[in-house]
Amino acid sequence: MDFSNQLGLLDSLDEKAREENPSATTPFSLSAWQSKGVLRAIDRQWIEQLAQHAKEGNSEVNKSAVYIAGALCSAYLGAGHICIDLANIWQRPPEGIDLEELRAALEKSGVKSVSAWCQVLQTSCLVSSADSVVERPMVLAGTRLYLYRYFQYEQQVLTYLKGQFTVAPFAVDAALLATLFPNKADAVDWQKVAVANAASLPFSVISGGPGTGKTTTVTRLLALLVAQSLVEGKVLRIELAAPTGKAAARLTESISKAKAGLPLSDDVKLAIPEQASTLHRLLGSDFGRSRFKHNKANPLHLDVLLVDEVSMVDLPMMAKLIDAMPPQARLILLGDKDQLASVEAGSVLGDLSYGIEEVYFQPEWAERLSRLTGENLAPFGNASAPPISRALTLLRTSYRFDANSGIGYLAKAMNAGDSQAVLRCLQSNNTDVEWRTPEEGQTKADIATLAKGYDDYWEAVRQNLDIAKLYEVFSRYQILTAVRQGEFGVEKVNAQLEQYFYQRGRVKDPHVWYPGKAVMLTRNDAALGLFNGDIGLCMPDEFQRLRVWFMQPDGSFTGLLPSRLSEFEVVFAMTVHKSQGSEFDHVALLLPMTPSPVLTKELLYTGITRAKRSFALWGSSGLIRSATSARIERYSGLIDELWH
Ligand SMILES: Nc1ncnc2c1ncn2[C@@H]1O[C@H](COP(=O)(O)OP(=O)(O)OP(=O)(O)O)[C@@H](O)[C@H]1O
Repeated sequence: MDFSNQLGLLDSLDEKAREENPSATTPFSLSAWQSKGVLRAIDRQWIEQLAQHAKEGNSEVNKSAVYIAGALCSAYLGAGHICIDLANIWQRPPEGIDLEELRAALEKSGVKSVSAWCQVLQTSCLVSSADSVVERPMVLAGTRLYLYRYFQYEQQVLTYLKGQFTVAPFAVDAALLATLFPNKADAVDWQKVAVANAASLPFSVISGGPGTGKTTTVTRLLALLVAQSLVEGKVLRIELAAPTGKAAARLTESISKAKAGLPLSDDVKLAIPEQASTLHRLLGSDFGRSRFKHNKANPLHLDVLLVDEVSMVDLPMMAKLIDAMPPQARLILLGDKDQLASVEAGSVLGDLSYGIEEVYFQPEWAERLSRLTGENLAPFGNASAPPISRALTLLRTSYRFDANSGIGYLAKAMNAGDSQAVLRCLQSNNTDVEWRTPEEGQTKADIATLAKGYDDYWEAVRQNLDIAKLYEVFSRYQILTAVRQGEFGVEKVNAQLEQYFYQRGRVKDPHVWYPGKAVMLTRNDAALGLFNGDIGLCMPDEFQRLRVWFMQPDGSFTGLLPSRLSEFEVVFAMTVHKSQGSEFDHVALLLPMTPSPVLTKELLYTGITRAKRSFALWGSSGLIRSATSARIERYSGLIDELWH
C-alpha cells in the first residue's frame, strides 16, 4: 500500500491528542520534530505506515509511545545507527530533541519510565520480541529497538560470527610462516602474528592505520594459504574485493607490488590473484535493486575472500556478503578501524574491533600463536577476552611514516583525541604538515591558493598527456572539504574553482564539458557498469571528440561521451566521506568557519590519512580543538553481543 499521500495523518493524530487533552502544554508533534530536523520526511512516512498497520492490527492503547519510539528509530537509522537504545536517549539525546518535551509526550501516553516504555512496546502489534521474532515493523531486544530488517541484518552477522567461533583451528605450517618472515625483530612482529592468526581461522580481521603493512601482511597470508594447499594438491579459489572502484584499483596495485617481493616460488605467486573487484560486482549487483545475484541460495564460487577498506562497508552490505559466503570459505577483512564509518548505517569494523586496543587473546590462543610464530605472546593472554578477540589483529607500526613525519604524528595525535598534541604538531616546523588559519573576518575560501595544487594537472592537460598519465597527475593532489553546503562546502568550492580556472584561461567555458573537467559519479550506473564514487576525466579522443575517461579495475580506461553520464559532480574538491579508500600525495583539508556536528576526530583522521607526502589543514584552532574531542558513536547490538 502506498502511504505517501497520507502525510497529514500523523498531524491529525497530534490534533486528536490535543483534542483529547487540551490542557496539555507540550503535545507530541511530529511536525514540530520535522521542522527542527529531528525527523526526515521519510521518517514521517514510516510512522504513517505504522499507524496504518496499527489500524489493521489490534487497537493500540498507547499509540503515541509506540509512534514516538518508531519515529526515533527511523530517524536514528538515518543518522547511521542500527538501532535506538531507549535507555540511552536520556544520556545522549539526539540534536533537536528537548528531553522535557519528550518526557511530557511519553507521560501523556501513560509511559513514565524506560521499562514502562519497553512494556508498551512489547505489547504492541507493531513490535516483535527479539526472543521469538515474528515479522512486524520493529523488534525490541532489551532496551534496543530496531526496524525489523536491520535487526535481521545484525542477526545474520552475529549468527555467522558465532558459527565461526566454534570451528576448530586450521593447521598452520610454522616453517613456511618462518620463511615468509625471515627477520627476527626485538619487539613482537604483529604482522607475523596476524598471518598465524588469520591462517588458523575461517574469519579474521586485520586492522591498522596507513602504511602499517596490511597489504604486505595479507599477501603473505595468501601466500601461506596457497603454498599449504599446493602441498595438499588443491587449488585455492581466491577473490579480492573492496567497497569502491578506487579502493579495488589500489588493492590490485598494492597486492601486485607486495607479491613481487615474496620469498616463494613462482607457482605460489601465480596462484595469488591481483585483480580486485568492487563488492557490488563480486556479488553480482542488480543495479538499483537491493538483492544480489549471489546469496545463500547461490553462493560465491571461492575458498578465500579478502575484503579491503572494510570501514566503508555498512551493515546491510556486510550481511549480504556473509549471506553469499560458501559455508567452508574463509573471510579476511582488512581496514582501519579508526576511519570514518560507512556512509550508510552501521560501523561494522568499528564494532568488531571495539576492544582491540586493550584486549588481546585468550591465554590458550596466545600460547598457540606463540608456538606458531616463535614470538612471546604470553603477556598478551587475557582470560576474559571474548571469542571475537581471537579473530582480530591490530597492526600498530607505520612503515610509511618515519618517526619525524608530521603526517604520522598528526594522525596519531588526532586518533588519540589529544587536541594539545594536534595543535603542537600543526605549529611545529614539519615539512610535510602545514596549518592555514583563517584571517580575521574571513568568510570565503582562499581559492587562488587552494587551486595552486592543480598547476601540474593543468599543464598535463595542456600537453594533452595520455589519459593514464593524466590520471596519475590528477591523483597527486586533492582538496577535501568537511561539509557539503556553505562557503566552505564541496559544492561552492568546486564552483569557485571552476570559475577561477576559467578566469585563468584554463577552462574555456565552465558551463559545458571542457578538456580537464574532473567528475565523480554520484550513483551506480547499470548500463555503463560504473559505480558511485568512480572518477572520470574529460579529454578528447583521437577524433577530437570529448570523452570522459574512467579507470577500470584492471587499470585500463573507458572513454564515454559526456551525454551518457547522468548523475555526477565536479571533483576538484571532494568531501572527506567520498575520499575514503583513496590516497593522494598532497591533501588540503578545508574546514568550515562555524561548528558543525560532522566535525569529528574520525573525519579529521580520515582526511589526514589520505595524504602520503604533504597535508595542509585549513581551519581555526577552536574548531580543530572541538573536532579532536568529538567522537562518532553509532548504536548497534554488535558491541554488546560480541564484547560484553
Ligand atoms: N615489516 C615491514 N618492514 C619494512 N617495511 C614494511 C613492512 N611492512 C610493510 N612495509 C612497507 O611499508 C609500506 C606500506 O605497506 P603496505 O602497503 O602493506 O601497508 P598498508 O597498511 O596496506 O598501507 P595503506 O595505508 O596504503 O593501505 C610498503 O612500502 C611496504 O613495503
